[in-house]
Amino acid sequence: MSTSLPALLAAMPKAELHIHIEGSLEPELIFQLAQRNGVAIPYASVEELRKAYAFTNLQSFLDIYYAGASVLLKEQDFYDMAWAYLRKAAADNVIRTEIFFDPQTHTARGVSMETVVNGLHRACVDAKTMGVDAELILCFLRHLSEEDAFLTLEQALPLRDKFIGVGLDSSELGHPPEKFARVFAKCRALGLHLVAHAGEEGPPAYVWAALDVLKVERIDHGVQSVKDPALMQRLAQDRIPLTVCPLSNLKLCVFPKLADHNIRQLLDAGLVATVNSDDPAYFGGYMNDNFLQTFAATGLAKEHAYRLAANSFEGSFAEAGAKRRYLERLDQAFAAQG
Ligand SMILES: Nc1ncnc2[nH]cnc12
Ligand SMILES: [Zn+2]
Repeated sequence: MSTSLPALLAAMPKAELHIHIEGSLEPELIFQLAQRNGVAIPYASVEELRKAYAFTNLQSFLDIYYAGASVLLKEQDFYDMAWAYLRKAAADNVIRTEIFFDPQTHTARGVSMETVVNGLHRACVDAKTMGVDAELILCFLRHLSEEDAFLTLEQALPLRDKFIGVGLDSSELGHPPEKFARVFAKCRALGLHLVAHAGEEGPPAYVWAALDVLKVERIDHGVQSVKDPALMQRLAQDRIPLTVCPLSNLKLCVFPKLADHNIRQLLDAGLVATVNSDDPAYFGGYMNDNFLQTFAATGLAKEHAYRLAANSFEGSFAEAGAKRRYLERLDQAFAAQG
C-alpha cells in the first residue's frame, strides 16, 4: 500500500543531531518552573511570552532564550525539561537524539554542573523505555572567553561518562572558531566527539576554521557554505554532516521564506545534510514539523526523505552496530509504505 508523503515523513525513523535542550523549554513549562522555584519572569502570561518570540536575527533570539533558561534551578527541573522533549521526540519517531546543553548558562547563575548533567542524563537513560537512544553534547558559549570554556570543561570532566562530545554555540558573528582552538584540541585528546555551529549567519571562513582548526566531525547549520564552491566540495568529499534546521533558519531570518531554503541545493551537491529542530519551543516546530513544512514549501520528494533520514543515522555518533540497526528500520519503514 502506498502512503502519502506527509505520513511517510512522520512515520519514518530518524535521528535528531541538533537540538538545544534549553530551546525545548515551552512557555507553559517556563511558567510552571518559575512558580515552583519562585523565580520572577518579566511576562504576565504564557501568551505574552509567546508574543515576544518575534526574532530578526540570532542575537534577538538568544537574548530571550537565555532569559527563559533562568527558571531552571534544580536537578528535577533539568529532568522535566529533557523528559518533555524526549516524549515529543518519541512521538515523532526519533529513535536517536544527540542533545546539546549549555552549562555556562546555568553555572553562571550558581547552578552546579552536577545538577545540570545529572538531571539531563537521568532523562536520557529513562528515554530507553520509549525506544529513544539519547546522548548529551556539552556546548561552550562562544561569546564567553576561552578561559571560561576551559573552566567549564574542568567542571564537567568528573561527569565525563555522561556526555559524548562537545560543541560550540551562541553568538556566531565576531566569535570565530579559532578563539576555541586550544579547548577543542584538549577535548579531542580526551576522545570527545567534536561539533560546532558554523555558517549559520557567519561566513564560509568560519566553516573552514571549524573543520581545519577545531577539527570538528559535523557542522551545525552550515547553510552559508553554498557561497564557497571549494568548501562545498570539501564537505561532500569528506562526508561532513551538516545539521540543518529549516524552521530555525526561517524564524531567525536566514532565509526570507521556507521555499527559499537551500536544503535541496545541499542534497543535490552530495552533502550529508540532515533536518533538525534546533530550538523547537521558540521556532514553532519539533522534528516532524520541520520535515513536513520544509517538504511542503520546497517540493522535496520521497527519495529526499529517505536520504535525509539515512544521513541522520550516518552522521550520528552511534556505534556501527546501532547505525546498521537504525538503517534497517528505515528500510523496513520504506518497504512497508510502498
Ligand atoms: N541557532 C543557534 N545558534 C547558535 N547558538 C544557539 N543556541 C541555541 N540555539 C542556537
Ligand atoms: Zn543550534
